[in-house]
Amino acid sequence: MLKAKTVQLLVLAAGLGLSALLSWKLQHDQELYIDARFQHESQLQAEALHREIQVSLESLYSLSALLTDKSAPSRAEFHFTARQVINRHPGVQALEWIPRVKLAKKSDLEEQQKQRYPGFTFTELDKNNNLQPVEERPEYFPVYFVEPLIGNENAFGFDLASNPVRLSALNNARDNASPSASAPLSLVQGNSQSSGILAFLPHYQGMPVTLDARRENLQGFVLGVFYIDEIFDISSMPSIASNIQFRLTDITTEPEEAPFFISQPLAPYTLADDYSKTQLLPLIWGRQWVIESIPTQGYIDSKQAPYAGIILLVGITFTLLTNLYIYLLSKRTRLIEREVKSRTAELNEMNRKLQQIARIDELTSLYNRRGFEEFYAREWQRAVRNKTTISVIIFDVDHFKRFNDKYGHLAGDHCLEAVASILSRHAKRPGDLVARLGGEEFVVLLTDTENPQTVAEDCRHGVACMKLRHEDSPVADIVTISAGFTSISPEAGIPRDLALEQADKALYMAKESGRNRVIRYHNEHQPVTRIISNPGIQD
Ligand SMILES: Nc1nc2c(ncn2[C@@H]2O[C@H](COP(=O)(O)OP(=O)(O)OP(=O)(O)O)[C@@H](O)[C@H]2O)c(=O)[nH]1
Repeated sequence: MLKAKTVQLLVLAAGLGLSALLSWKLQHDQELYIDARFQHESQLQAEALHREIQVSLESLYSLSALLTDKSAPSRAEFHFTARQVINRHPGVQALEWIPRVKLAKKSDLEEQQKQRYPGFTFTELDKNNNLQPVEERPEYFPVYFVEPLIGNENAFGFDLASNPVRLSALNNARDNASPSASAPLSLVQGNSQSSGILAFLPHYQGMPVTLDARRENLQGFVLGVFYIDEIFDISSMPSIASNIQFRLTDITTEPEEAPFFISQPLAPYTLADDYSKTQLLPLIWGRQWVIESIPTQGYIDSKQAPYAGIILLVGITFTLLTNLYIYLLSKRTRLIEREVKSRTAELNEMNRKLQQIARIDELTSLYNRRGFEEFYAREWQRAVRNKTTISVIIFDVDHFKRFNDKYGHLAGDHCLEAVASILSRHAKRPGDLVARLGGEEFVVLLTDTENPQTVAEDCRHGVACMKLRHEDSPVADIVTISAGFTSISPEAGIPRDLALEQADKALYMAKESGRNRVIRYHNEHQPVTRIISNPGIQD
């Protein structure tokens, strides 16, 4: 049987272990769910952003339709169409016409614009990022028409060939005869903190197919200007963008480029960087962008359900309560066991006393017949083993019925107590036993005794010396006793009752021959018993 403490420990270990395991599993599943949900939402936002960029860039095609079969759009045509396009595409910051201007034509074109916009000139940025008139070079790509002009004044007349990033995008578009976007850059419009991108659609005279022909026949570009933050805002889904930070990086040329755009979730926020995800956007007019999404801690917390903690708490509480219950149960069991033990001990003690009482004569406190027989049986066996002698003396109060009749039953009891006391006084060696066989009959058992007749005679004499009056006795006017005894060396096979029978026979002879005497049993073949004492009437 397992001990209660071991059971408690096992229950504690199993309960806490299971609770922790269940709680961990719930937490783990929940994290997987949050991760999947976050990935899904990040992807939705990335797709929406890409769609918006595409739509915005596609707007350039509407404008380029003006240029079919023309070397350049008229101002009125350009502004009318561009305004309509911008109205439909709020993500477009500006639409521009960028003609290719050879040095020889520069002054003419500047002059034409000056008639409408005095002070117009082709410009470029100096080292301090201040606009200044362009230096002389073989050809220019100035912003010649811009819609809307308001807000884009700085760009008006700006020569895109003066800047390597813009020039690279221009050349790329020209050589590939395909739409091309610039790397994210800081716009000369300068009215936003955000980076912008320029998207170019090349326009040729005719349809040149070779590289040389494209370079030769290039007329100019339709240019779209876009602010990333505005496009992002238009595409953003509030529930997502307010909880997730998005970072855009252009890795077309440098894989480790720093982000050019970082969205701002609703403040205040802390980012849960562990959940960060990165995905490639499809190519955007020749540019390869990467979008990284990082959730805020608030986003993670809002998706966290407290089940894992609750399960752990409930598990621990349940385990502790179960343990407490087992403890109380085992304590109660121990109490009951202790109680049972103590009751059993009491019962055993009572039993022992009862058994003792069953062997004791109530009147004289001597052993009764049962007590005597048990003692006698043990002593008989001992004498057989040790080859020693065993002597039995049986006493009987003479004419006791008459005593009772004369002096009453109570006096009879006192008489018996007195006789018992006399017998006990004379048979007091450790192996001796005095018992009351019943009525007025007593027995004395002596082990390994040389002279039982002396003890018998002393007893008889002692009773006579009490001089207890017995006026109705024919033997004497005092109480007297008769005794018969025998001594035997028991051997295996001899019946145990033999000594008692012999002593009884001797007693019978003592009575027959006048009472108040001690007679020894002689032997089987000589039934005549030997008179040991015959003291006469008075001792
Ligand atoms: N007072 C008293 N009397 C008892 C007790 N036990 C037995 N007796 C009485 O003892 C008497 C014994 O009588 P009997 O068996 O005739 O023996 P007896 O009168 O002594 O005659 P003998 O043995 O021949 O001398 C009976 O009257 C019993 O009632 C006892 O415990 N107390």
